[in-house]
Amino acid sequence: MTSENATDKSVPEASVPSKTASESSVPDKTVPHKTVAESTTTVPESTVSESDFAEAQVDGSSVTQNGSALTETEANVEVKLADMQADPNNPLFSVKRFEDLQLSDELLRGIRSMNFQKPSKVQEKALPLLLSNPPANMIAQSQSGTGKTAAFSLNILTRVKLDLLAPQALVLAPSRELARQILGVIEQMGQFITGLKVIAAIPDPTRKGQRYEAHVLVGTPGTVQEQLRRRLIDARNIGILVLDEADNMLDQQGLGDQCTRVKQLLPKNIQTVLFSATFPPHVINYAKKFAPDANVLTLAHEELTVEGIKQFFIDTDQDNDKFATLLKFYGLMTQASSIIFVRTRKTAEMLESRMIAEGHQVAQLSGALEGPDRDRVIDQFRSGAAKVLITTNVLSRGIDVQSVTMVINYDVPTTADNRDADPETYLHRIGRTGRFGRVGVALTFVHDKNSWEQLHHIAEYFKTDITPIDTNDWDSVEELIQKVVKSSRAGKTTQEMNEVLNG
Ligand SMILES: Nc1ncnc2c1ncn2[C@@H]1O[C@H](COP(=O)(O)OP(=O)(O)OP(=O)(O)O)[C@@H](O)[C@H]1O
Repeated sequence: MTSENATDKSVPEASVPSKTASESSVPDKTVPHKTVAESTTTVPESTVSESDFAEAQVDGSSVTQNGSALTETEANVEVKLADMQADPNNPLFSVKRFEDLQLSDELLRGIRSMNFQKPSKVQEKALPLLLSNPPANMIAQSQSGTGKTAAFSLNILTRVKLDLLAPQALVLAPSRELARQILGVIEQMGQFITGLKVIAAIPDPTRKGQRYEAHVLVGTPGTVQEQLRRRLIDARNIGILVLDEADNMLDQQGLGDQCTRVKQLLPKNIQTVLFSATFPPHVINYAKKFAPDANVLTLAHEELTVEGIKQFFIDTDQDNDKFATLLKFYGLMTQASSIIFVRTRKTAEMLESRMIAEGHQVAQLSGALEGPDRDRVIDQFRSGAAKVLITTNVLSRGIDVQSVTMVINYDVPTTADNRDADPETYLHRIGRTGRFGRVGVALTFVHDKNSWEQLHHIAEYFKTDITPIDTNDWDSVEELIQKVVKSSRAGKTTQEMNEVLNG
């Protein structure tokens, strides 16, 4: 089975017309910034005290950022987060505390162990709806890096009955890396629930013939379908189905069918929960059929970009110059961690070998690798042992590595036929940085009329600014990017950067 996006295939290099000089200069965009119409709630005083700042934030999948090049003190960083969480226009805003959300003492301890101070907007809004009885379906959308995993995991961990060692909740994710990450979060959050068992249902030859005896399963759709069919997963007690990255799971060729079949093999009337940062219009109707009568929390696409992610593009003269330009950024890429996204496995392999030939250290992950190799590469990246990761869309969604400060779109994200821009994938790719109020840089390479138009379409779609970078003024580029890389929280830093950008 394949647990990755259909676009992660080797496709022939597109033959694109070379642009004329006039086409290559990108007009200034005056696209307005988003306005968030939501929330008229009063702003609470920050309730975070200095003593709460003792530990850096940790989660089930990545360790603290202490090893990265970040320079701000933890206290400063947390004060900025508290400010953001007190701003009603911020997706991290909340009027409530986790203690107000009807969670067990064990879960509150789990949340504290992750150093979460206050819920985000999606956590505050989704949790009461998810936890109400009788259980209701939910479709929830929230910007990348705003804590959707915790929202659906807390619902699962509140509802599972420990005295029944049988799968009661099933989470499906589009890649093995994301499934493993979610499993890590559920385990960490549930670490004080004695006896809790969580298993990954991803391709694993060592599990041959073994039954999945756990309270919670997190898997990829193909493996779960197969194991249900073989009756190695006992579906009779499953009461919750979560689809993370739900729009992708329902819409992507192959994955959609697998998810539908899995659902057919589960009991009727279970709680179906769909989460994603994006729900394009053509998917939302299907999502509503998949999760009937759901509580729906959605956002307009103008509201989806994340304040802390500074978006730039570089116009290279032709495809060949892309590699030379990429090399210039290597120093900046290694200051913290970076991800380079390309369209095909072939390009990923080619870039890896060319960068290694230049004497640079890079790691590469695509669907062409076997499971254990994929695990090794992503684990090295999470631990900071590998700082630059070249990958395809297989890792565009959900992956949470807090130290990622740069995302490079070596290829503009396009639809499977490589004709049109793919705004959703763009948003997910750049969302690998700027997690939960952090700052990051997203840099997209354009090299001809087509790729420029595709990026322009993406900027228009999200009503966001993507700023051109002038590589002739390398010192300023470096200074600007250093500024972002060296700070870890948005807020004042974003303002400062905007001031630099606006001259
Ligand atoms: N209430 C909180 N306080 C502080 N940090 C939090 C909180 N909730 C989640 N986080 C952290 O925020 C980061 C992003 O969370 P998560 O991966 O769940 O985002 P997401 O909304 O699922 O993003 P994506 O759309 O990219 O999948 C994680 O490192 C997580 O530990």
